[in-house]
Amino acid sequence: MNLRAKYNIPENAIITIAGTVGVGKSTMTKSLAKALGFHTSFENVDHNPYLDKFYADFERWSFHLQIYFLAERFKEQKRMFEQGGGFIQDRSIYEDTGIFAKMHSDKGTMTNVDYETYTSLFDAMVMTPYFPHPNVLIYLEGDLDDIINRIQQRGREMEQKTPISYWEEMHGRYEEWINTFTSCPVLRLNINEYDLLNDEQAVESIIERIAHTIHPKVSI
Ligand SMILES: Nc1ncnc2c1ncn2[C@@H]1O[C@H](COP(=O)(O)OP(=O)(O)O)[C@@H](O)[C@H]1O
Ligand SMILES: Nc1ncnc2c1ncn2[C@H]1C[C@H](O)[C@@H](COP(=O)(O)O)O1
Repeated sequence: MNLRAKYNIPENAIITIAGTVGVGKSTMTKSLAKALGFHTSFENVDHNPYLDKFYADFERWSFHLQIYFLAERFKEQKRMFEQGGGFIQDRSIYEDTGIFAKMHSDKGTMTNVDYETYTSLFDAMVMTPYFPHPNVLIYLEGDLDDIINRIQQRGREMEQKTPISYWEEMHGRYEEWINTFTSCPVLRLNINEYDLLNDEQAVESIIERIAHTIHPKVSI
């Protein structure tokens, strides 16, 4: 019996992975999709026309980048909806507005007018039939030092050049954000509790916890 059937994860489920940059979302996305036989929905970092420019000049490019990410994520939402679910999604659309756009607005690297334009567009797009809320949002958390080590180890140049204070600010905001997040059920995982790269059994125990989050009253 495959793990999806064993743990009664719905075939049409949408599981989204949230957490700060470098925490391990893509690694988790690949691993869960393989174990459950699900499709993946990744952020397109390599072909993003604004990301390098944004890291070099937040003020100039933050609005352009947010609009780009919003369009890309909305297209992915539509794709998942049209294919009938069965997806692991690398980062949720909620983080674009709740973390990134808000942080740049609060810090003054996105103007108030741009932020208002962005949030009204976001609200209009999210309130459509194309926007299925995920069955579960897996929130990955860990110590800032471990996460910064992972960012360094992964080696994207633009992120390595970014001051540590940026990642520190984001790390704090993520904690506040998840504590008030209510759009769908949440499973919190600390990155020290599992090791998907070196422990083959780890994915099954995560799937078991996903099942408990989706069906909280059923004993598995
Ligand atoms: N369990 C783990 N132990 C050690 N390193 C990990 C683990 N999971 C992910 N990594 C590494 O951390 C870095 C960031 O992971 P990634 O999945 O790309 O994060 P994200 O998608 O959240 O930005 C990558 O170099 C990845 O190989
Ligand atoms: N909405 C966003 N605004 C600014 N930057 C963003 C947004 N979404 C993703 N990013 C950046 C952060 C990272 O540099 C890359 C990819 O994120 P990752 O967490 O490594 O998957 O894009």
